Formats: sequence, C-alpha cells, structure tokens
Amino acid sequence: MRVDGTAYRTIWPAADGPAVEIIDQTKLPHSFETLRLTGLDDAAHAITAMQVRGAPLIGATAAYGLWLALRVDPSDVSLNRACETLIATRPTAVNLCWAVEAVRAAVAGLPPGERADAAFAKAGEICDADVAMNRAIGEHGLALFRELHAAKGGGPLNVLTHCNAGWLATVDWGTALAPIYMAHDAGLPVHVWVDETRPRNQGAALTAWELGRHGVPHTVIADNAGGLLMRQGRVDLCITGTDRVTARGDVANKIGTYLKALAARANGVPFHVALPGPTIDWSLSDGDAIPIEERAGREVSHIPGRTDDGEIRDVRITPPDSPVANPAFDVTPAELVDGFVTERGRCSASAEGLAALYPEHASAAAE
Ligand SMILES: CSC[C@@H](O)[C@@H](O)C(=O)COP(=O)(O)O
Repeated sequence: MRVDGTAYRTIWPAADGPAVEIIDQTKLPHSFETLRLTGLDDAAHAITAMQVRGAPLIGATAAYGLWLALRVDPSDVSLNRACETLIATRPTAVNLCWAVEAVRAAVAGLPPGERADAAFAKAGEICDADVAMNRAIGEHGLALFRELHAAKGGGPLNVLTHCNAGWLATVDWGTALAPIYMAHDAGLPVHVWVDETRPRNQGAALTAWELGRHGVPHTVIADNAGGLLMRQGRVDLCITGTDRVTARGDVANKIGTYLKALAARANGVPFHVALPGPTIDWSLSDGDAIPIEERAGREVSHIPGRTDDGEIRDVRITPPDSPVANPAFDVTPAELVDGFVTERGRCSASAEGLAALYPEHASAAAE
C-alpha cells in the first residue's frame, strides 16, 4: 500500500546490509517510522512489543528472524533455540508456528553453511505468498460485497470490522480489509464502522489510519456501539480477520470479536471471517483448546495518547489498587460465523466447508 506516495510492504530486507526493516506500528497513527531488525533478539522483541502484529505479519517477521539467527550461528542448536524463542513470543496466532516450521523444514537438511541463504529465500517466499493470498481473498470478498450491495438495493454498504486485519497486519493488502480496498477501488460505495478495539486500540489507531490513507469512508466507534448500530439496521455486514481457525471452523480473533458475532446473529447481520490457509490449525478441532494470550495488565490500566507537544505517553485510567486482566483473544464458535473468505474461495464455517477448499490438509488431519 502507499504511504505519502511511496509503495510499502510491512516488512522488507534492508537494501544496505543484513537486516530487515519494519514499520513501527506502536508509533501509529501519530508518526510513520521504520525500524531495522538486525538479529534474532530484535525480531523477537518486535513481535512481543507489537511493533509488528497481526497473524500473517508475525509469521513473516519470525521467518526473517530465523534468517538473522542463522547468519550468526547456523548450527542445529542455534536453529532449535531460535525456533523456540520465536514461537514463544505470541501464543495464539498459528501463522507464527507455521512460518517457523516452514523455515525449519527448508533449512534443516542442509549443510550449516547453506542455511542462512535458504532461510532468507524461504522468508521472501512466505512474504510473496502472503501478498498473493490476500489479493485473492480481496477478490473473493469483493464478490460477496457485490452480492450484499445488490441485495441492499442502494446506498453505501456499511461494513463493521474489529481490530486491524488490514495491510499492516499482513505483508500487504490485509485479510478483512482487502475486499474493502477492492470494493472502494472498484467504485462500490463502502463505509466502514471501525471498532476502536480496546485495550490496544488497533482499530482506532491502525485501521482508521489505513482506511484514511486510502480514502475509504469510515467512522471510528467505541467497541460497545456495534450492538446498537446493528439493531438500528446500520450495519450490512461484519467482517474480521482471525489468528487461528480450527479444522471445524471455530475462530480465534481479537478480544471482543465473539461479542460482535453474538450481536450480529441476534440482529440478522451476516458475520464473515477472512483468512489465508496458513491461519487454519488442522491439528485442533475445538476452539476452546486454542491458547489465549494473556498480556500485561498495563494495557488495560493505562491508555496511550499523544500530548500537544508530540510526546506519546501512557495515562492511567484505573485505580492503582484495582486488579486487571487482559486476555487478548477470544473464540467465536463456528455456528456464529456465516462464512469464510479464503484465498481459494468462500465456504461455510464448518469442517465440510474447509475440507472442500483444502482437501490435502483435511485428509491429513483426519488420519
Ligand atoms: C490479518 S490479521 C488477523 C488477526 O491477526 C487480527 O484480527 C488480530 O486479531 C490482530 O491481533 P494483534 O494482537 O494486533 O496481533
């Protein structure tokens, strides 16, 4: 996507040496800054501190993190230690494990001297594949948007989304936002209700920033406003991304997604989830078995903002002696999801639906 006229991906190899560059998402929407990652620790820190976030981008960053580790020490011990370190950074998004295991498989059988180059090539492949999958998700989602718009019979299609599943969450395009960009670019009138997404405000800070840069009409709302808007008939479709989908179609996504799915079902609003194949965890059936990341309480007790003189600062909003809890994801059962939009097409949120699109994985999962 373009920022001030320049085309960016969210992660790219540095032109001038062994490093990768990222957009520091903790600085958005206040300032657009890039960062250099020069070693495994930088990559692990970028994921943990959410300088990069979003399931596909976490995976891509981990892949480059392995390259950086293998440049320094290509031994088996180093490879295994780097894989463990990266996998431990964030537990819910399965794309992280998928990308780490893809790089491990690409390098494990090679002589140590060839491993770093092979890891670099694999990381690049993962990034290119992510962009292609998201573009395809956008095209399949656009068909859904056109159907819903035609059924509505006029006016803008009002789409509600939660968290950030845009280009910042992936290498480019995004998952849930890809159809929104394509619809807007194709002249289909869309307006997006952007959930602020407490506690880290990925909607207010990142989705609103992305949509604004692209000229897509949008309105930021408090997380609690969605139910009212659905009841008032002001939401035509909910679409979110996901961090992990089980083989039977249960969906882990940013905390608060489940409440939106419940409100959507109660109000007859279609609720769809956009995902690339690597987000499916074929080893799990029951969504309640998905590990839910518990993040620091400070993300709940404090809220960041920018002062008038440009400083980004956290401000406390809870009594200092009140305990806080911060589960970062929730699970929406497949029954509440009206459909998946994948790079291979659309399907029902069910074992049968996923198996029809991904027969090679489904048969392996059943064995
Ligand atoms: C295409 S991204 C899908 C999900 O990763 C996204 O919806 C989400 O929940 C991101 O959570 P985050 O905690 O910001 O990494």
